Amino acid sequence: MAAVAGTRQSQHQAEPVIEVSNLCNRFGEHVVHEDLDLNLYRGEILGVVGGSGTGKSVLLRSIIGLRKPTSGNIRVFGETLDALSPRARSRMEQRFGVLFQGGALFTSLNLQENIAVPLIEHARLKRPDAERVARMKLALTGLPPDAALKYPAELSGGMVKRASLARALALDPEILFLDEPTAGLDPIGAAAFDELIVTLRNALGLTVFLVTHDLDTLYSTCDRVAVLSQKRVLVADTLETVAANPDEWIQDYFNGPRGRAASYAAANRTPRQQGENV
Ligand SMILES: Nc1ncnc2c1ncn2[C@@H]1O[C@H](COP(=O)(O)OP(=O)(O)OP(=O)(O)O)[C@@H](O)[C@H]1O
Repeated sequence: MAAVAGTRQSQHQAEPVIEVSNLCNRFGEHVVHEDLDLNLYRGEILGVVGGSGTGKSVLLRSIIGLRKPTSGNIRVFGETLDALSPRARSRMEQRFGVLFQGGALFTSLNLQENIAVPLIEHARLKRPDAERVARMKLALTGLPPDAALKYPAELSGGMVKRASLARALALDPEILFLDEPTAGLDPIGAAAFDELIVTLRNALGLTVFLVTHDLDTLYSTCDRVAVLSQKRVLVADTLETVAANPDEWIQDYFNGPRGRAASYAAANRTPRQQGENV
């Protein structure tokens, strides 16, 4: 398997930035999570996978405070969001950058205006300063300077993803949450986006929580993978260890034809494709 770029810290030395324990989420009679435990360690890219409806998005929304869990504990940087004052909670939320499925850009604003919104609202920058920072964030995600004045409808799917990522990075977050970031991209666009995530993690020291169905993304970006199944995290470990787990879903997913192809492609990546400095 190809090495993921950057340093891979041992879980035991690394500091958990998110600790989820005994998490339960229920919608009426429908139990989505029951006694779910998961840690996210500083500097890692954790891939979160599982069959459709296993609760990956609900888990992400619970961690960032968009959904109040039925029960259980979630600590982020050692704090429980619900226990914080509104001001402290708002400061905490600024340490998260979130890229939702679909991107969620404002269609009536151009890209630099879109990215300036959180800078004006939360960092209290004046508009010209906010738009200057916005242009830097767009450049960071690989968009050309002329993209700043374009509207979302004028962009390709890959450019929309990059612009949405630029907005997620607007406030210099420490943890980046990505919900299926390569969904809808062609394979070349998806591979370029994967490389961008690893590059940004290495350059900015981000910690990344990545929900995905994309096996190529898992193999090319993730330090660890957490599998959601049977209402909990069945296993959270390196890809090699996870892929060797005898669970039926895991075997079908990682060792079926697509899993084998992704593993083979990862093993045969060039150093540049692995994100190493060449
Ligand atoms: N607001 C809600 N009300 C009722 N049920 C919900 C709500 N949000 C999520 N669910 C249910 O929770 C379950 C998990 O949903 P979730 O979107 O987290 O799944 P997922 O693993 O992200 O799926 P996919 O891979 O298809 O995106 C689903 O059965 C969904 O219908």
